[in-house]
This record gives sequence, C-alpha cells and structure tokens, in this order.
Amino acid sequence: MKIAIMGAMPEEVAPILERLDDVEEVNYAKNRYYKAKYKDIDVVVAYSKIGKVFSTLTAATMLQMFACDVLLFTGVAGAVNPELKIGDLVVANKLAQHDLDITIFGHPHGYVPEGSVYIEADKDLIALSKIVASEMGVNVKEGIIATGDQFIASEERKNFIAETFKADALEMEGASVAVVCDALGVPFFILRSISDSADMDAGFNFEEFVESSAKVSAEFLMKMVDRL
Ligand SMILES: Nc1ncnc2c(CN3C[C@H](CCSCCOCCO)[C@@H](O)C3)c[nH]c12
Repeated sequence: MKIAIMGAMPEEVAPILERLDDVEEVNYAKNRYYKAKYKDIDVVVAYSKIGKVFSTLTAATMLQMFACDVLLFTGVAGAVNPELKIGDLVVANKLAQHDLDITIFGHPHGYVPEGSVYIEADKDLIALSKIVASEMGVNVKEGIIATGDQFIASEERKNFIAETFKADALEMEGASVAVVCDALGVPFFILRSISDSADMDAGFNFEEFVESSAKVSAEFLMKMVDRL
C-alpha cells in the first residue's frame, strides 16, 4: 500500500515530515513531493499550497503519478458549528464547494451539471478514525466540510455556508481533493483541527493557532496511519 499524506500549507505537513525516513524529494509541476518511509510503510507527503486549484493539482499528482492507493488530508479549518472550539478535530463525512455558483440557472449552490453538491469520504477510514479517537481518548466530530477559494472572516458569509450546506467546518481544499479522489476511485479521508471560527477574529486566531492545531491534526492522522 502507498499512502498519500497531504496538507495545504507547510505548517500542516511539517509535523509529518519530521517523522519520516529515507526521504527522497521529487520536484514536479512547481511543487515538492516527499517519497519516504513511515515505519515500514511507503508514503508520499506534500503540501499543495492554498486553495482548490493547487490542491486539485497535488491530489491528482499523488494518485496519477505516484500511484498512491489512499489519500489522507491533514490540516486546519474554520469552525462553523458553534460547538467546535480551537483544536477540536473534525472528520469530513461529506464535502461541498460553497463558492461554486450557477444558481441563476436554477441549480443549487455547489452544483454543476454531471457533478454533485456533496462528495462522501471513505466510510472505512471514518470508522477507523472513531477507533483511534476512542483509543486516544479524544473527541472527533464527524461532519460536513464546506470548501471555497476564500478565507472566511465574516459572520455573514459563515452563516450563508452554515445555512446552505449545513457545514460543521470550512476550509479551502477538502472538496477539491474529494472530487479528484472520487473521480479516480481512490479512498480519501479529510481531517481538520479548528484554528479559528471564520468570524471577524478569524485572521488573528488563525495566525495564533495554525501551528498548534496543525500538530493536533497531524498527530491524530499518524495514529490512523499506524492502524492502516
Ligand atoms: N477561516 C478560514 N477560512 C478558510 N479556510 C480556513 C482554514 C483552512 N486553511 C488554512 C489556509 C488559510 C488561507 S490564508 C493563510 C494566509 O497565510 C498567512 C501567511 O501569508 C488555507 O489553506 C485554508 C482555516 N481557517 C479558515
């Protein structure tokens, strides 16, 4: 089995890279992919850079060029569900693109012809995360993640996303990664730790908590890899 481990920002994959052996750096398509061993497992690790386009390119490369059999995403997210606090873990059961909008033609937000509003993540990987969560004695919220090419820092936009997609959390890469994995028939898992609440304080909170929340997500993800 070869596992793709992906984030969007350097901070999100740094806690992973420091745990790898036999690292070989591959430069491709203006990005860096780290082929390595984690214990005796083959992994390919990369951060895509921010947003749906970069994350699409990296996810597609992980699967089509590096032939990974499963894709695990680790990173941070803005909270939409008011129960979620900084550092809380969210596992996506399905994901949507909140900024995909051809509603003028009568379609729902997040829908284009031959597409779907939501893409569902792999149920076995979600089930595994629940086992790991109970073993670690941590709480993981399984929920809906909304993805868009905007850093959300306003109650108004956050409320639109909450009402339209029933989202628990929001970010900028998960749904695009989901489209790639779904199209190529590769199981995927999107894990996020809350760094802010996508409100007027989001920018400050993000900068304060991105590193610590990214570590929370990465550490949990590696416990999942140990069990794969
Ligand atoms: N409220 C929010 N809205 C949308 N997404 C998120 C996420 C999830 N990731 C973090 C990162 C934010 C992009 S701007 C970072 C700027 O870098 C600072 C240095 O230039 C992007 O990869 C999406 C956390 N809180 C969010």
